[in-house]
Amino acid sequence: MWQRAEPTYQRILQHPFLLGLAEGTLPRESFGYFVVQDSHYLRAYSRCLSLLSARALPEEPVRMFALHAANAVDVERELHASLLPELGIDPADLDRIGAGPTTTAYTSYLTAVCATGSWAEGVAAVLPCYWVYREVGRTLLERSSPDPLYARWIETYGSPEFDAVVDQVVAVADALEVSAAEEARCLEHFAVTTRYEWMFWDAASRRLAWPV
Ligand SMILES: Cc1ncc(CO)c(N)n1
Repeated sequence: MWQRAEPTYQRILQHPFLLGLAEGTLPRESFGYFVVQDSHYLRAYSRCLSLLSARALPEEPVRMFALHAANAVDVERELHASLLPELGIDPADLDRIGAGPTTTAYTSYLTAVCATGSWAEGVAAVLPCYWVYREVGRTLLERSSPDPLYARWIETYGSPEFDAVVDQVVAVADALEVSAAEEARCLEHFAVTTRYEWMFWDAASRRLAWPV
């Protein structure tokens, strides 16, 4: 899976949003757009993880995805409750601002696969959310950022705690037993959501709005 996503991942690391985050040159307005959109994203993401929890059979993935769903809600509350005011954004304005086009597309795709795909397909679709952020966190942590606000964000995803969380999900993905046809669908979902991760940063870079 990772091999197939590698070219997209390289493009992610070279994206001006992440280069600017590490250099401290990213405009605060772009980061603010990202944090607002990520709030909307995490709301949908936690519900996707709850779906995967409910649809799992063995105890361990039921427990793991339920925990991760709760964690995503906590991250949304904590990270964003502290970051948003520092970016001059009132958390009460989140609903008024709403989810942008890329956020809507990405979360709709995730929700559709987690609700109507096979369980393995759902796991494959959410995996890049974990994996890409871990790799980005790790890579950016090597340099961190001269901007303390950006450095704080980098630390969240470069942390050993997040690393351990991602290892658990990769282990679940490795243990999946699927037919060749289902595996092809899993690979496709993984490629699509990795691409959406690139698009999510790109949308923030350009502060993408609905065209009409
Ligand atoms: C868009 C996006 N993908 C992945 C993560 C990691 O949970 C996040 N916070 N936001």
